[in-house]
Amino acid sequence: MLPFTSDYLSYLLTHPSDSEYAQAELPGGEKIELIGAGALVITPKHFTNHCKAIVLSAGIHGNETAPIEWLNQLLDDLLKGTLRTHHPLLLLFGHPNAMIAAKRELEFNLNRLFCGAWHQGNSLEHQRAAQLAGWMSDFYERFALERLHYDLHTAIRGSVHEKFAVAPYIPQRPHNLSQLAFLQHCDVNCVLFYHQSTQTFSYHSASVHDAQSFTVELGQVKPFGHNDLSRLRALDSAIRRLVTHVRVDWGTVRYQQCHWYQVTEEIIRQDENLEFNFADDLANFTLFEEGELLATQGGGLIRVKDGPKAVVFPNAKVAIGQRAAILVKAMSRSQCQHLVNS
Ligand SMILES: O=C(O)CCC(=O)N[C@@H](CCC(=O)O)C(=O)O
Ligand SMILES: [Zn+2]
Repeated sequence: MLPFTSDYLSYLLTHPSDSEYAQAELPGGEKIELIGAGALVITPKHFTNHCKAIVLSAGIHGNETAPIEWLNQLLDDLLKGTLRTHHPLLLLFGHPNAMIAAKRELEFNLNRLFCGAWHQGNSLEHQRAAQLAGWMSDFYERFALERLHYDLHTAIRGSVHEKFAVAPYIPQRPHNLSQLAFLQHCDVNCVLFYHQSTQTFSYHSASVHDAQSFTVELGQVKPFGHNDLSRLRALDSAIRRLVTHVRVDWGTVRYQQCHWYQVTEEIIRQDENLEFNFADDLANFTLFEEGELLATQGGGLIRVKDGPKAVVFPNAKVAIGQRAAILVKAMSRSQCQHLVNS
C-alpha cells in the first residue's frame, strides 16, 4: 500500500528522506511503485516493444515549482485512474530538500553533478545525483525499450521565448525530428542545440543511456502556489497524448515557427569579480551586436564575437568555475529548413 492516496507532493515535502519501498495497483490495473523519496515507477499491465520507457523529472532545482506542481497533478490523475499509461513511466521529483527550503540548491547545483560528477563530493546534492542516476539506470535496464527523458525546469529570468528546450550535444546522433515536432506540440518552438558535453541530467540520459532527452524551460521561477499552470496546457496535452497512446505521429516540424539557436560558447565565472554589463532583469535571448560589451572579469572585457548573439541564463552568482551564461546564435530560416529536411 502507498503511504498516500493523492497529492504525493504534500507527502514528499513532509517526508523528504522517507526511503521505504511501497507498491499498489492503480484503478486501471497498472502497478505503481514508490522506489524512494521522490521516485515512482508506473508499469502498465501489458506493453509491447513499440512502447517507450519515459522519464519525467521536475524540481532538480528546488524553487522551480511550476513543473513540480504539474508533475504532481499528472501523478494525481494516474492515482485516480483518470489517466492511464501504456508506457512504463519513471516520475522523479528531483530535490525535495531544496523544495522545502524554497531554494534552487542547498550547497551545490544538482544539475552539474551527473555523468559521474557525483563522485567528487558527499553533499546532499552529490548523493541525490547518484540516487537519481541509479533509479534512471535501473528503470531503463528493466524495460529495454526506446528511452525518453524530459527534465522540466523554469528559468530565473523572464525570456523573449517563454518556453525553450536545451538539446544535449550528441554529435554522433542525428537530430530526432519527431522529438522536435513533439516539442512544438508542447508549445516549445525554441530549441538551443548545445555545442559540448555537460554534466546536466538531460546530457546524462542522452550520453549514458542514449535517451532522446531535453532540458525543457517552462517559464519563470515562482513560489509554490503562484504558478498559472494553464501556461503549460499544451505540454500537458502532449504528454498525456504521449502516455495514453502506444504510438503517436507528431507530424513534421513546422519550421516557420522554429526559433532555433546554436550554442556557441559559455561564459565561465573565473573569480569573484565577474560583472555583467546589463541589468539584472535582462530577459533571456536579448540580442547583442558584434563588439558589444557583455561582462568584465579579472580586469578583462568580454565582448560579443561573430555577433549578433543572444545571452541565455546569465547569472554572475554561480559557483566559481561554473557556467555563468551561454551565448547563442540564431539559426537562419534556411538552416532550420535544412535541418528539418535532412
Ligand atoms: O535561469 C537560469 O539561469 C537557469 C535555469 C536552469 O536551471 N537551467 C538549466 C539548464 C540545463 C541545460 O543546460 O541543459 C541549468 O542551468 O541547469
Ligand atoms: Zn533549473
